[in-house]
Amino acid sequence: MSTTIVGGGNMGEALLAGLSSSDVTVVEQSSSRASYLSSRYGVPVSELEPAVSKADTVFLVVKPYHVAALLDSIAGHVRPGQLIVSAVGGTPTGSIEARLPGAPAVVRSMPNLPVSVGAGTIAISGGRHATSEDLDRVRAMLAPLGRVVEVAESQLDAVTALSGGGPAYFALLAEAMIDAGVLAGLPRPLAEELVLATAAGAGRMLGSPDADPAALRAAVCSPGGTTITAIHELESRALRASVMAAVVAARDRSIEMGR
Ligand SMILES: NC(=O)C1=CN([C@@H]2O[C@H](COP(=O)(O)OP(=O)(O)OC[C@H]3O[C@@H](n4cnc5c(N)ncnc54)[C@H](OP(=O)(O)O)[C@@H]3O)[C@@H](O)[C@H]2O)C=CC1
Ligand SMILES: O=C(O)[C@@H]1CCC=N1
Repeated sequence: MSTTIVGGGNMGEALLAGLSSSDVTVVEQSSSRASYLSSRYGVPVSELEPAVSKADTVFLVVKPYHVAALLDSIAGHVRPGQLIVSAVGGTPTGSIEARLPGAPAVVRSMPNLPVSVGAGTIAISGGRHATSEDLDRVRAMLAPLGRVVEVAESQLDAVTALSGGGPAYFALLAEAMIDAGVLAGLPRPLAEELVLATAAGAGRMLGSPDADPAALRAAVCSPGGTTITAIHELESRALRASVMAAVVAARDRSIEMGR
């Protein structure tokens, strides 16, 4: 089964890293970026039309404002039996189907960057013409990249806001904690080492099948101790309400982008 990834930016590269053992071709309009991907992953880089024509599965991984022009370019080269898997944010399957001929099998997906290390979260949803076999095919292809969940397309804007953008929120917290360590008097390299190792350790615990975030937090908070003092400061600055407002704003932005 051959796969073509169109768009070799941040997410295209992450998918490529995860899928690199398969038969993958990349299409990337920036020549310097294309050379980098080809030498880093040992994959062929091709022109758009032949790469789309020959592929069993075509991944669309361009920015939302590039997708209409891209679909118009490939419309004459897609064929029945091919699967079109979109990772394009805020772009409904209906608007992809409308720009392609026939009854294209379109699957909308929302991956996140940890797919590059096999620890991604990928939500998928089938369009009007995607069969359950098509979804099984996508699920099997993406399984090595992380956790794959099937959702209703109406849930994908919220999924985009939550797990699609999620790695950025954790990274922002890590950055803030490193600065906090510096403010508390630690040298920056030591603060970085401690924060990144703590994030990896907490991530492993939260990744276990019976993980319970509230129980982990409670287990760290000694009565009258240092951690509950820190948590009180965070809660008095409305950390939870801020996170909720941020995710809902991101969901609304995804909906707006799809209009
Ligand atoms: N980054 C992330 O964590 C996630 C991203 N996504 C989605 O993935 C998509 C891509 O995001 P991201 O990788 O961050 O964006 P990037 O801008 O990093 O990558 C997109 C790449 O596609 C190239 N490109 C644009 N049009 C074409 C074309 N017609 N043919 C070939 N290459 C093309 C761009 O070139 P140029 O720079 O010259 O325009 C760019 O290199 C977005 O729709 C985003 O919503 C989804 C989940 C998570
Ligand atoms: O920020 C974005 O629009 C994309 C979608 C999810 C992650 N990155």
